[in-house]
Amino acid sequence: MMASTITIEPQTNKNKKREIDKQKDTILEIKDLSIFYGDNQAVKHATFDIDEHAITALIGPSGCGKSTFLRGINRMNDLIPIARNEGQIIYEDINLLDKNINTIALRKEIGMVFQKPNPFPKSVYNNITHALKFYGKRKKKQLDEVVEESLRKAALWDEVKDRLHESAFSLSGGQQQRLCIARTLAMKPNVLLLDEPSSALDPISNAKIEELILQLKEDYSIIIVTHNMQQASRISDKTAFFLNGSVIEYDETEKIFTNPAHGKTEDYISGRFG
Ligand SMILES: Nc1ncnc2c1ncn2[C@@H]1O[C@H](COP(=O)(O)OP(=O)(O)OP(=O)(O)O)[C@@H](O)[C@H]1O
Repeated sequence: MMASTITIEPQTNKNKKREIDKQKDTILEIKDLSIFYGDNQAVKHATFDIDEHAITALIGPSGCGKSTFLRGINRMNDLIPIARNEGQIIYEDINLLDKNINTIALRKEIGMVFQKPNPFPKSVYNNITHALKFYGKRKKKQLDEVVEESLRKAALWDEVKDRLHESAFSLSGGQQQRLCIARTLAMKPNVLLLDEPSSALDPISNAKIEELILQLKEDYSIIIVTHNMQQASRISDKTAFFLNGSVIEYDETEKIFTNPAHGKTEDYISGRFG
């Protein structure tokens, strides 16, 4: 395999850099981003900055390109043979769409959680440690610490601390989703991409996930796709409204939901279509 000419910075430098970055308010600069599946252009010339330590909601009707956009950020679309990108996504002075990027490092740094909880068919403990072992962390004490820390951050520790060696499938759907979030946090990401993370869950689990996302904002920059307008207005700081692949409006969430600039945004959030 050809060595990457562009890589994500190693963890050792990252914390120092993060301290400096705290003064900066943009984590990702999206510049004229287009994403195609064959001839179908699913994302059209998106250009906007995503804030650091904020929750950004992506809203819009089904098929308007929200998930494609989200998957573009950590290059998950690379796994789809007919998908291709144009434009730039700038993160820490690196264009994430550069073909030489180290996508494994990128996906550690920019983690993703999907709509349906997808734990590995392993114990709760091993769900967290699986990737860590792959990256060479093998000392039990070290692994124990990361398991506890990640589960605490995902607000799951108290519920599972006595069940660490039971199958992840023995957990409820909501617990499984928090386990998937814990698994992502164990990789020490900087950005979390959440694709409708609570839409498959019951209302109580949904509320817990929302509460958790709000807590996580302290330490991570979060981008969430949601169909739930109440959810977007409750938890997000900024909202991007997508329609037919274009970002029609991007602004403070309060502005989008109380005084949108575009009639289409108003029609969508008031339920007139979608
Ligand atoms: N794997 C794929 N292969 C080909 N086309 C795809 C693929 N995934 C999505 N598309 C197409 O890209 C467009 C945008 O789809 P996308 O899933 O990004 O929309 P979305 O806004 O996230 O929709 P939803 O809210 O229903 O999840 C659609 O036309 C869809 O058919």
